[in-house]
Amino acid sequence: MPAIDAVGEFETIQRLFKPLAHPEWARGLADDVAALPSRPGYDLILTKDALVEGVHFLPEDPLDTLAQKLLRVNLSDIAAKGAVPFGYLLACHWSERCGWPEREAFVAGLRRDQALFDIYLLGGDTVSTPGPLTFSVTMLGWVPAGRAVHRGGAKPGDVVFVTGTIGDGWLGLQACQGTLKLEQDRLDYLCRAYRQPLPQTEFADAILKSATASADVSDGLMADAGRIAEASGVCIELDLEVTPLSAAADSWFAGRVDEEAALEQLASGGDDYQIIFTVPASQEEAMRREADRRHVRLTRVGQVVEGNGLVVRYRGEDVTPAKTGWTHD
Ligand SMILES: Nc1ncnc2c1ncn2[C@@H]1O[C@H](COP(=O)(O)OP(=O)(O)OP(=O)(O)O)[C@@H](O)[C@H]1O
Ligand SMILES: Cc1ncc(C[n+]2csc(CCOP(=O)(O)O)c2C)c(N)n1
Ligand SMILES: [Mg+2]
Ligand SMILES: [Mg+2]
Ligand SMILES: [Mg+2]
Repeated sequence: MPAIDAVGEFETIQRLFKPLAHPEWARGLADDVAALPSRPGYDLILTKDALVEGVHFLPEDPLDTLAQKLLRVNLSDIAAKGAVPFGYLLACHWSERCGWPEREAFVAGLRRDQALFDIYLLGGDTVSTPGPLTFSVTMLGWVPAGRAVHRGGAKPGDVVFVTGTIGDGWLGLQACQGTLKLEQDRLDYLCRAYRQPLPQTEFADAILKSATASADVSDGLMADAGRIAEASGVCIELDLEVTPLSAAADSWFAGRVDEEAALEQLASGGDDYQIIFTVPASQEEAMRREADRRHVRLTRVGQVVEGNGLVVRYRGEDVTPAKTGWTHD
């Protein structure tokens, strides 16, 4: 039996990860692969996102909420397709600072979100690195065959909706860094939004029912709207002044002199993990009722017209944002 604080690859897999594994498909995390039975009538949806220390999270971020964020950024992509998640593959690149307590904390976060979102660990990889702490997850989900909602289906005449609020993740990073001056409860809310964003998994069936195109908002509201426009071969007009803000974001916004610049920052900051989607105008009211029923905030942020790319407006005037979203250069 290895010492309780041994941090080798096999101790980590067998003692920490095995209790999280799917009872059949993960093969006890003791095989070369996982093996899933196919599900007749459904398509398998797969997505992968990584988190890198210093790029996606702060060195001082707790490991348990980091594990939750790792699952949630991937759950968000699955929800945006109208799919239901069931399991994931996990790669951990542990840096030198990650001993047994850090790994246990990470696993506690995974366990919490596995229960919350009804998903299982299917397999993965465990390595050490002299570089920054890095994780990646491949999330798997099911969607009725042929029904996944892609980025490319928006049509002129559709309306553009976004769930939840925009800008909390971007402000939350600053709140966690201690560079934002707001009341403490506002700072706490924003920091939580950055560390534990809540993906809209319970809205996936509404997306599946009525959306013509959909994507999650990870890079920025404007950038992700632009990707739907590009994939659909249409123009999306976004009205910046209706960007939905939380009470905390609103109190930050109230202190800004240049409102347009502030909205551009919120709508390009990213880390929102909301869903931006399009529906035919005839479905607008039905979609609002679906959202009300689920207690999901829904905001009409624009419309789809003939043309190409993104047009951003502020109080009816076209504007040219300095940037539309996050990019890895
Ligand atoms: N290294 C890669 N190899 C293969 N496909 C990739 C690679 N990187 C990205 N992709 C693919 O490119 C497409 C866009 O990826 P992107 O990461 O921008 O989407 P996203 O996950 O929705 O956004 P975000 O990363 O901001 O959350 C996806 O189909 C993704 O699978
Ligand atoms: C420390 C720190 N600095 C900056 C950011 C902002 N950020 C980084 S990547 C990204 C887009 C989504 O990632 P990806 O496109 O890789 O999926 C955003 C908004 C952060 N989260 N943490
Ligand atoms: Mg990605
Ligand atoms: Mg993503
Ligand atoms: Mg996405």
